[in-house]
Amino acid sequence: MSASTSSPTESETYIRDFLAANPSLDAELGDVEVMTDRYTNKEWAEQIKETQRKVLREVEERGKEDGKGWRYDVPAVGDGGLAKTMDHTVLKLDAGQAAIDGLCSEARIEGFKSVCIRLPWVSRCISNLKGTDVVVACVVGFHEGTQDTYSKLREARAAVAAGAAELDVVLNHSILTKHNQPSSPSRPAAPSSRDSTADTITAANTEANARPQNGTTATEGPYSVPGSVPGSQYGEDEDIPDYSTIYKELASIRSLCPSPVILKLILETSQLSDSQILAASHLAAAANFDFIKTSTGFNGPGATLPHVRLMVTAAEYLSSKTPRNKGSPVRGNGKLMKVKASGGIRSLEDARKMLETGAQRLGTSSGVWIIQEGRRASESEKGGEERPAGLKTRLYTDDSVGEGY
Ligand SMILES: O=C[C@H](O)COP(=O)(O)O
Repeated sequence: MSASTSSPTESETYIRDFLAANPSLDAELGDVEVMTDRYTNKEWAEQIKETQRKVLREVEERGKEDGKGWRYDVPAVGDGGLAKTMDHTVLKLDAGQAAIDGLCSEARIEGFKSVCIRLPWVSRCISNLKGTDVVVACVVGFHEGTQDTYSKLREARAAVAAGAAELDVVLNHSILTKHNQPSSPSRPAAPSSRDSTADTITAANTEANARPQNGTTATEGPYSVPGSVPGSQYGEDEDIPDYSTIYKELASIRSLCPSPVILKLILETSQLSDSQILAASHLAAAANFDFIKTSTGFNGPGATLPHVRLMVTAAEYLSSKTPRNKGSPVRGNGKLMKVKASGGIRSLEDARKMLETGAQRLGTSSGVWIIQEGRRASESEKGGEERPAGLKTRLYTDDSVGEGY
C-alpha cells in the first residue's frame, strides 16, 4: 500500500486494517493507491457550496434554452445501440434461479450492457454469460445504503472476486438528510408499496423533501443552495452533514475496487433535496466514481427528468466539461462522470427522454419490453412488416409475470 509520509489518515488506517484482515486480497491487489481523507468537513462544505452555486446557475441558464439545454443523441434500437445503454435488472429479494437464468438469456439475446443483480447471483450470471460481452453489475448496500462501510467493502470485494465488472453502491443518504433529527414532527409519508421494510426514516425524508423550496416543489425547481436563504437546512458549522464520512466510505470502496471496475453511486434522489443531490454528486466525483445513479427502484419515485438534468449538469461541471464555465477541479482522474437513470423506466418514451436529457445508462427491469417497443416503432416508421418479437417475458418487477419471477 502506498502511504503518505506523514501520519496515516483515517482512510489509510481503515484500508490497511481491511487488507490485514484479508491477506489474499492484499496479494491480489498489489500496491493499493489509497485515496486520502483529503479535506476536513468544513473544507468539503465550502467546496460543495461552490458546486451547488455553479451547477444551479448552469441549470437555470440551460433551462432558458427552450428545451435545448439538455439535448443529447439517443442511440438507435436497430444497431443494438439502445440495448447497450441498459442494465437489465432483477433485484427482487425473492427472485429465483429461473428469473436469473431468464434475465441472462434475455441479456445475451438482446445484447444489453449488463445484468444487474444481487451478490448471491454474481457467479451464476458470470457462467451464464460466458463468451458474451454482457457484463455483470452487482448492487452493494442495497437498498437502504445504511450498512457500515466495512460490510459494504466486504460485499464490494466479494462481488469483484466473483467476477462483477460493475458495482452499483447505495449512498448512505441518511447521513446527508440527518435522518435522526427530522426537521418537522409532521405526518410521515406513506411507506413505499414496493417494499414493506420502508421505514419512518425514509418516510420522514420523503415528506421533508416534498415540501416546497422557495415556493415550488423540490423536483421542479427553481433550485436552492443551503445557507443561501434564511431558514435553510444547514447554515451553521454544526449543521454541516458529515461529508467526510461519506467521502471516506466512497474513497475506501474505490481504493479496494480500482479501475477498471466501474463504480456507480446510487443517490436515491427521491429522498434528497436538489442541494443534497449535488453534495452527493460532488463526493462521488471526488472519489472517482464512474457514474451517479438516480434510484434503487425500491424507495420512493424513481428517475425524474429534473433530477437527471441536475445530475447531468453536475457531472459535466465536476468533470470540468461544462461548456459555460471552467468546472470544478475536484475530480482526480479527469474522466467524465456519467449519469445512470433508474427506477420506473417502463417504456420506450421513458428511455428516450432520459437518454435525450443526457443519461448515458439506464437501469430497468423492463428492458425487453422497451427494446420490443423500439423495434415495433422502427418497423412501422419504415412501413415494413412487424418483426416477430424474439422474447415473450418482460417486467420482472411485475408480479403478474408468474412464478419464479
Ligand atoms: O437499478 C435499477 C432499478 O432497481 C430498476 O428499477 P425498476 O424495477 O423500476 O425498473
